[in-house]
Amino acid sequence: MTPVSRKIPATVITGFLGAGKTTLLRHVIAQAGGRRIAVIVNEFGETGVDGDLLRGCGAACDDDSIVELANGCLCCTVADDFVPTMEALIDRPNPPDHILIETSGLALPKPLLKAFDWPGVRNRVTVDGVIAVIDGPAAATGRFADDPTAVAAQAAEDPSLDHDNPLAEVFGDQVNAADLILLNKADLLDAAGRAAAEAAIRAAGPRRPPLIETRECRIDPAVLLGLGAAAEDDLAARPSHHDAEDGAHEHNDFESFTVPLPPAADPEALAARLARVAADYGVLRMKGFVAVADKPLRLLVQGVGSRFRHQYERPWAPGEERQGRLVVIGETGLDRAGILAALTA
Ligand SMILES: Nc1nc2c(ncn2[C@@H]2O[C@H](COP(=O)(O)OP(=O)(O)OP(=O)(O)O)[C@@H](O)[C@H]2O)c(=O)[nH]1
Repeated sequence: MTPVSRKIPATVITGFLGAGKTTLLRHVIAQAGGRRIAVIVNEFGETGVDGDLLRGCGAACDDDSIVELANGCLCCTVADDFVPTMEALIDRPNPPDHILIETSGLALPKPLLKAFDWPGVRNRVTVDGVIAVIDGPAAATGRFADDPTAVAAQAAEDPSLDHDNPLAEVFGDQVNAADLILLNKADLLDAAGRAAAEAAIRAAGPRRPPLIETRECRIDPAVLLGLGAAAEDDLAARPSHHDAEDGAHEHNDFESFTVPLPPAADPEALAARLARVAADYGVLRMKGFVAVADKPLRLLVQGVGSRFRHQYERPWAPGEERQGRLVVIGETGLDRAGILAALTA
């Protein structure tokens, strides 16, 4: 058997929608310190945004080393997408020194960790660590918490259901798979918020990984890479809500769609309008690119709940259609027609 030290280390980056996973990847790639890094990035929506954001953010990672697996959660496409992608990366004549895997915000990490036990992967790659990025203010305000009364009522009605809040289940699985937690968006937390976020994380399950507070996921990559966790050998210590069903699960609690956006006249007004739509319709996440009047640059627009940011990102490429697109993600039952009308009005 190949000794563990010869295996290529892979770091799995998990965390709920909009917590800061891509922000972390960009930071790590930019500070790679000579390592050749490959990235596998997975998104829930059919329009990939993260791959675009990662390209060109560091010499450590040329464009061929960024593989996007869009439209589906890695945890459900392990055999068809993930394993072949890993094999292709490690079979390269010049394989990467380290592989970073960003799961979609809705992915459950455990089925993915199990894939590292597959023949063809097991002897050549090891899970160096699982990093859970947590949106501090979302955790602090109870976004991921179960309502105990509702859970009790639901359990009385159907004992096979154990959650009234699908966000709580995803959050719990992500925290309980982690070797390290980044409590991110610390700039938006005061002391009470910090304590509430920590309490929510600790209430999510039995696992107690170390927790580090971050802003914009700025952390020395030396802290993240080289944990040597070998998570694939340690799955029993990473409980999932789906252990009883042998990992089987659905994502039908969540849905996403893409909205074509007309050019905007004013980025501030656009962001304010999107924030109103997100609040009115209970949208969890919006992200995409928009053309602004006569500007040569694409505007990146990002919303987590109704908190929005926007920035010019890169010039529209020659011949590229200046068509804006926004991915919208929420719990199943979104009023698509209403959202579409409000966004394109
Ligand atoms: N205020 C604040 N915003 C942050 C911080 N870190 C990231 N963000 C913003 O949060 C938004 C989401 O960040 P991403 O890095 O795209 O989050 P993600 O987890 O990759 O999102 P998904 O892939 O859609 O699940 C972006 O607008 C970021 O600029 C932080 O520390 N503070």
